[in-house]
Amino acid sequence: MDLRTVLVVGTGLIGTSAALALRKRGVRVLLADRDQGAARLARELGAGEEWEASGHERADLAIIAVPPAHVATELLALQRHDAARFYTDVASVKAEPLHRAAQLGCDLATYVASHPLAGREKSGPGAARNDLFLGRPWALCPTDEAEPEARAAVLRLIELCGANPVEVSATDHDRAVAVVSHAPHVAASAVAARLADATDVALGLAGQGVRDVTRIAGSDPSLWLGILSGNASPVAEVLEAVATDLADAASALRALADGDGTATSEITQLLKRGVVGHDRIPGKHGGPASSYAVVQVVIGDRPGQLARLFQVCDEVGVNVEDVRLEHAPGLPLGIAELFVQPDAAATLTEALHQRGWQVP
Ligand SMILES: NC(=O)C1=CN([C@@H]2O[C@H](COP(=O)(O)OP(=O)(O)OC[C@H]3O[C@@H](n4cnc5c(N)ncnc54)[C@H](O)[C@@H]3O)[C@@H](O)[C@H]2O)C=CC1
Ligand SMILES: O=C(O)C(=O)Cc1ccc(O)cc1
Repeated sequence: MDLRTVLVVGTGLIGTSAALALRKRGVRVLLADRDQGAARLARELGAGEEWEASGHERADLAIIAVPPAHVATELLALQRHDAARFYTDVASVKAEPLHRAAQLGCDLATYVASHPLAGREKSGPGAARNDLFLGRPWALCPTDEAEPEARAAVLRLIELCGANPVEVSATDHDRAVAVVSHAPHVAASAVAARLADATDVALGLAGQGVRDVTRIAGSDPSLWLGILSGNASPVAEVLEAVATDLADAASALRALADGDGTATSEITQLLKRGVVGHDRIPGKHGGPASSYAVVQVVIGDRPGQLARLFQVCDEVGVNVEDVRLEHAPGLPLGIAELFVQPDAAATLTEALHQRGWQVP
């Protein structure tokens, strides 16, 4: 299925990221947003041209990238306008918008709902990236009514964005993302909320762990209220299980503090179950989780340090699979953690030593 022209409705983080990825692959992209400033900024970022300026040209595919509660009404309006041959959306919940679309009388033959499992804690076109979806799962939920060509159009979109298609029913999708995305988001918010009145001493001691666990808590609350409301029961079910684990851990720690040494086994069990769950998360390209070796390097807080570090990796032919920066508050240096294949760690460490880098 050839996608020559794609209309993106909702030029925020996800819509503009898809538009940028499509532009990179030579697809003509038309942009629309009820906030004209968002559509203009997306155009200025090179994501395409404004739909209005094109005289509302008909597209091969329209991507509806608006908050979940607006997906069905937007689909209906676009279909009434005959805006595109086929339609998809990218909302984080699938069953409710689909149900609403059916209720409103949308044409379900030309519509295949979808959801890229990639995002950021920032909103708006300014946060968009053309590589946001690379190697990420992208769910699609064709109904029995959907035309095969509509499904093919969405598969082509996913391919052009460099993502991996995962076909799943809307209900199974919602149950799955409750576990891997929506409940983790609420848990991150609950942990981050403890920091709202934490002392300056506590915040000054914050390391990478708390940043990792709370990163997504920085997301737009109104978007997330919409996501959680649209998937309320499955998310509540996961949160109830998490709450039980947390309550059990707290009582075990109370017992421990009161001198009951046997309580350690309950805590150990939870920590061990956590390791099992963590190890089951697939790696960055959707394959099995790989255990990279970590090379730690001390870097000065000066311009160009990271570029020089990557240049050494390039010189010795070591691929950096991931990178993490650990800042030391108040100090003019930090630690860069380079994640590399285990058999490349010694070569890189040696090369860095030779060039005068401090590798602890
Ligand atoms: N933020 C994330 O990390 C992810 C979000 N999603 C889903 O993508 C969709 C968009 O989210 P973001 O791009 O993050 O939000 P965003 O806030 O960055 O962008 C949403 C855009 O939609 C526009 N909009 C809202 N209602 C509209 C309407 N009725 N017609 C036209 N434009 C409208 C807003 O003006 C805004 O520019 C949501 O359904 C969300 O669930 C999916 C994957 C990841
Ligand atoms: O920021 C991240 O790492 C995310 O995973 C964001 C995200 C948010 C909402 C989604 O529906 C999918 C992904």
